[in-house]
Amino acid sequence: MAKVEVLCCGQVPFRNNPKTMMTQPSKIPHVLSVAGSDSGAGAGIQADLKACASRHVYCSTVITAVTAQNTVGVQGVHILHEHFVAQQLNSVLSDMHVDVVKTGMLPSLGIVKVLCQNLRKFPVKALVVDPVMISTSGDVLAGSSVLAGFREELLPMADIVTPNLKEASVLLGDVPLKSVSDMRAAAKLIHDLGPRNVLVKGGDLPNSLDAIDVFFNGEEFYELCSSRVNTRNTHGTGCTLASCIAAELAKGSSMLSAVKTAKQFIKAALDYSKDLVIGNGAQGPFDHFLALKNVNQSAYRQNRFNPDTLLLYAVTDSTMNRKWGRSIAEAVKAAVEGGATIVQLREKDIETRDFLDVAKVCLKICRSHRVPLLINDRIDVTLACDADGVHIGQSDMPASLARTLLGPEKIIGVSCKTPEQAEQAWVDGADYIGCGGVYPTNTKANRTIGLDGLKDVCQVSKLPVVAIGGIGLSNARAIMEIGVPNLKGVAVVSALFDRECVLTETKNLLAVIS
Ligand SMILES: Cc1ncc(COP(=O)(O)OP(=O)(O)O)c(N)n1
Ligand SMILES: Cc1ncsc1CCOP(=O)(O)O
Repeated sequence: MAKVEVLCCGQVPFRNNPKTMMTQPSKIPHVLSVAGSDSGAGAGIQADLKACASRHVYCSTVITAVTAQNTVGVQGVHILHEHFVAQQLNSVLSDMHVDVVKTGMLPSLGIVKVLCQNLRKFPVKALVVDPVMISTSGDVLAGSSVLAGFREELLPMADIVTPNLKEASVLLGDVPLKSVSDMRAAAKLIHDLGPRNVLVKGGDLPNSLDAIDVFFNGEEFYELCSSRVNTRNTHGTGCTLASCIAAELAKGSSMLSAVKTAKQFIKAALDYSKDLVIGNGAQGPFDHFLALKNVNQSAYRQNRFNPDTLLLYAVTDSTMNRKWGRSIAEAVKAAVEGGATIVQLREKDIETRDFLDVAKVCLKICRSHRVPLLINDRIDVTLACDADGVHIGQSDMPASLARTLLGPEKIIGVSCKTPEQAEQAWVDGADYIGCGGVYPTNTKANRTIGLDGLKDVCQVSKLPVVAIGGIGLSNARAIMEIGVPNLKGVAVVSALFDRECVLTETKNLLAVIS
C-alpha cells in the first residue's frame, strides 16, 4: 500500500518548526476535550484527561453533560444548557492556546452548533470527532436531531471522525455493517460527508479474531489490525482512542501515525488491564497509566519502605551459586525460607535477557514470602520486571536521577563510605544506605572502613543503614552492637551463598543478629 503522510490542516508540526520553538520554548501540546462526564471515570471527559496525561499532553475540558454511570450502564443523563457550554468554550479558547479539539458526547443540536461557532471563531490545528451516540452498554447518548448537526456542520469541519460500527451505521442511515468490505464502503461514504479522514472501528465485528479498523484518507484505505484482547474492561476505548489521536496530533504527528500510535496504546492498555476488577457490571474501565495492577499485586508495597527489612540482607552472587551447583532462583528461595528479610540480585556477568528472566522468577519467590527484592545497579531491569527497588553505588546512575526514573514507590539503596556521601544520598531521595566494606572480603575489591568508619556514617545519616563487607557468623553480632540506632542490619554475600546449605546459613546468621 502506498505510504501517505497527512499533516493535520497542512501545518508544520511544532517539533520541527524552529520559529515556534524559538518563540514558545516551553509550550506544551494542548488538547481541548468537549465531552460528557462519566461518574465511573471509564469513559468521557475522565478517559480523555487520563489518555492525554498518559501521552504527556495537557488537556482542558468543556463538559456537555453529566452522566450517572457505572460498569452496569447509564443510570441518568443531565444535559448542560448550550449557553453554558458556549461559556466554557469561550473561557478556554479565548485564553489558552489549544492545538487540537476532540469531541465526545454532544447531546443536543444546540451544543453542536455553539461548538461549530466557536471553532470558526477560534481555529485550531485539528478537530477530532468521536461521534458518540450510543454507550458501550447500549444506552443512547445523542438523539437523532444531533445527527443532522453532525452531518451538516461538524463532520465537514473534522480532520478525522472515528465511528464504531454502530455509529457508522447510524451516520449512514442504519446501513448494516458486517464485514471489512462493508467498513471500507462506510468509510468512503462517511468521507463524502466532509471529514478529511475516517477511521471506522471494527472492534464489534462478528466472527473476527482480530480488532480490525479501516482508515481512509480520501485516497487510500488502510486496514489496521491488532489481536483482540479478551477482557471485560473495554469501557472508554472509543474516547481514549480519539483522545490519543488528538494528543499525538497536538504533538505534531501525521494523521496516520497518530492513529497507529493510538491503536497501539489501546492494545497495550487493554492487555495490561485485562484482569483488573473495578465494579460489578459487564463492562469495566481500563488503566490508562499501566500502574494499578502492580499496586494490587504487591499490596505490601503500598506502605513505604520499612527499614526493619534491612535486618538480614541477602545479596546474590551467581559465581558462588554456580560453584555449589544451584541456580540463582534456588539460592534465593533457600535464603528467604531461611529468614532473609530483603534480597538483592547482584549479577555482574549475566545477559540482560537472562537477568530479566531470573528476576521475574525471584520476584515471585520473594513476593510469596513478602520479602522485597532489589536489583543491583540496573534501573532498566528494575523497571522491566517491576522489582521493589534498586541498589546503586557511587559510580552508578546518580540516586536523584534514579529516583526520577523509578518514581516515589521504588526502594533505592545507595552505597556510601563517608558522611558526605550519606548526606547526599538523603538529599537525592534514597531510602537506605549500604555502608562498607566494613571488613576485607574476597567478594569485591574494595577499600575497607572498619567499625569506626561505619559508626561515622551511621551517626550523621538521616537514613537507615545496613553494613556490608566481610560480615558473617563470627562478627555479625559485634556489628549490630555498635550502638547506633539507625544501623538496621547486615548485608552478606559469601556468608550465605558461598556455603553448601544456604537455608541453614541464613537461619544461623538470623539467630545471631536477631
Ligand atoms: C546493601 C548493599 N550495599 C552496598 C553494595 C555495594 O554496591 P556498589 O557500591 O554498587 O557495588 P557493586 O555491588 O555494584 O559491586 C551493595 N551491592 N549492596
Ligand atoms: C558488594 C560489596 N560492597 C562492599 S563489600 C561488598 C561485598 C560483600 O560481600 P561479602 O558479604 O561476601 O563480604
